[in-house]
Amino acid sequence: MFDWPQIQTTAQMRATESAAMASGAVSGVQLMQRAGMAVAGQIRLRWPKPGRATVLCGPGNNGGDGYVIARHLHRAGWAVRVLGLDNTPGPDADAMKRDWRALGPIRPLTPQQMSAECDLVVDALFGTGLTRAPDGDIARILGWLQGHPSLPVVAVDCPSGLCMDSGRPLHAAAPRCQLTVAFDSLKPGHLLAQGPRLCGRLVIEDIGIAPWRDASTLHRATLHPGLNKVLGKQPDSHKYGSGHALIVAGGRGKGGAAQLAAQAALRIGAGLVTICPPDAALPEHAGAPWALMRQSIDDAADLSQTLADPRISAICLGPGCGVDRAAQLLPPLLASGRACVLDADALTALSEHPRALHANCVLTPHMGEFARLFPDLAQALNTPAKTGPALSKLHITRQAAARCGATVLLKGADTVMAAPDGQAAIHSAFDTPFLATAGAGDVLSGLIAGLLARGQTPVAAAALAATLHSAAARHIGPGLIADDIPQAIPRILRDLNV
Ligand SMILES: NC(=O)C1=CN([C@@H]2O[C@H](COP(=O)(O)OP(=O)(O)OC[C@H]3O[C@@H](n4cnc5c(N)ncnc54)[C@H](OP(=O)(O)O)[C@@H]3O)[C@@H](O)[C@H]2O)[C@H](O)CC1
Ligand SMILES: [K+]
Repeated sequence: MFDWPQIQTTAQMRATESAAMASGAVSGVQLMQRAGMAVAGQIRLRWPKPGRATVLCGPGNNGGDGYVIARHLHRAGWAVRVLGLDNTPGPDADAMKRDWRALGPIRPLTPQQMSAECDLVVDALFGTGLTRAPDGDIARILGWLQGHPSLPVVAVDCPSGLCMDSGRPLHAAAPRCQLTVAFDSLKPGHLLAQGPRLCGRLVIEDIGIAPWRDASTLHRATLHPGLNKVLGKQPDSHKYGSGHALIVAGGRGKGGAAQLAAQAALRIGAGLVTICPPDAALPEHAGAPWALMRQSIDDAADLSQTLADPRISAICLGPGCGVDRAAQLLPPLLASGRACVLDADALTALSEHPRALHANCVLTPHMGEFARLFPDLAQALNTPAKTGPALSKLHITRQAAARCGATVLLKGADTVMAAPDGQAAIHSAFDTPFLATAGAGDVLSGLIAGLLARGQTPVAAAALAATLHSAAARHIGPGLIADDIPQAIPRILRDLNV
C-alpha cells in the first residue's frame, strides 16, 4: 500500500530470517554480528562520549546480540559489565558469548549485580522469542530497572517483557526505554498499545534480509513524499473526475458534525461535496463554506432517488445524524453498493439492527462503538495477556473486518484499519493526545469520504485519512479544536508537494 513500510509479525520475522539463512547468502552468526553492530553504532551516535554500560544478556539470540554489542562498546572505550546466564544458548549466541569472554567476564544475571553506578543499560534479555512473562531473577531485574527510571535503557529489538505481536506487556515491569533498535522491520508491538510508550525512540536497522521477506499484508500508514502522487490531481482534471461526496446531516440544531465532515471532504479534494440535512434543517446550512452544496434528504425514498445519480461516488452517514434517521437511511444506502463511511449514529443503528454490509463500506468505530458491534472481540482484548503472541487490536480489527465483510478502522492513539481480505495498516499517533476532542472523529469520516469519492479503495482511504488527520493535528498542536483540522489540510498537502 503506497510504498508504506512493511510490518512483520514475529512469525514472519522468523520465516524471513530462516529463508535468508537457508539461501546460503548469510549465516546466523553474520546476522547477529550485523544486529549487534547496528545497536552499538546507534548507541555511539547518541552517546558519543564513552561511559559505563551494563549489558543484560538473556537466554536466546536477543542475548547473543547483547554479547556483540558489549564487544563493540568495549572496543570503543566504554567500561562494559556483562550480566548473562550459565545455560547454553543457541550455537550463534554461544559463539558470540565466547568472543566476549576473551575480553571480559560474564557476571550472574541477578538483581544483586545491578548497579546504579552506570550510564546506560542495554536490554538484550528477550526479543521476538518471548512466549511468557519473565519470572525469577529476570523479573526482579526488570523491577530494579523500573525503580531506577532515570537510568537510560536501550532495547535490543524491543523492551523485554513486551509482546512484539501486540504491544501488550506480558510483565508489569517491562522497561520504559529511551531507545529501541529493531532489525529489518517494524513489528506490530512497536506501534500498538503500550509499545510506543515503552520503546521510546524507535530505529529500524537494515540487516540485509529484506529480499527474503514475504509480501506483507500489513503496513505502517505514515506521511512520506511519495504520497504527493496519490493525492495530486492531473493538470486537466475536471471536478467530476474527483468524485462527488454526499454527507448526510442530522435534524435542526445537529448539523455541526456533518459540517465538519463536509469541510474535510472538500479540503481533501473531492470534486463536489453536498451536505444533506432534512428539509426542516436546511436553513441552518445557509452560510459559508460556499463551495459546499446543499440538498435536503428527508427519508429513505429521498436518498434512493438521490443515489440514482451515478456521479455520487461516496456517502458519509452517521455524524450528528440521529440513530433513528441513520437506521432509516441505511437500507437504501447499503442497497446502492456505493462507497460509504459509517460512523457514530450509523454504528449505533447497526449495532441495534445488524445489516449485511459490503466491501465498499468503511466502519469507523472507537473502542466503545466497536464493543457494541463486536462484543466478543472487545471482551477478548480485555482479557489480561499472559502468553505471547498475545491478542492485539490488529487481530480483533482483522477479525471484525472479515466477519462483517467491510473495512473497519478502529480509532485510538494506535489506529488500526483492516479490509475483509486481510490487508491492514497501523497508524500510530501517540504524540497527538489533543486529537481526543469533540468533532475530530467527524473530520476523520469526512476525510475518508472525500478520499473514497476520489476513488481510493476503502482500506487505503481509511489509512490515508488517519495519517493526514494526525499530521494536520500535529501541525496545529495543543489547543486544537476540530474546526481547525480541515483548515490545516492544505498546509499538509503543500508540505507533501501535492
Ligand atoms: N530476526 C532476525 O533476523 C534476527 C534476530 N536476531 C535476534 O534474535 C532475537 C530472537 O531470538 P530468539 O532466540 O528467537 O528469542 P529471544 O532471544 O527473544 O529469547 C527466547 C528464548 O527465551 C525463552 N523464553 C521465552 N520467554 C521466556 C521467559 N518469559 N522466561 C524465560 N525464558 C523465556 C525461549 O525459550 P522457550 O522454549 O523457553 O520458550 C527462547 O529460548 C531477535 O529479537 C533479535 O534480537 C538475530 O540476532 C539477528 C537476526
Ligand atoms: K530486548
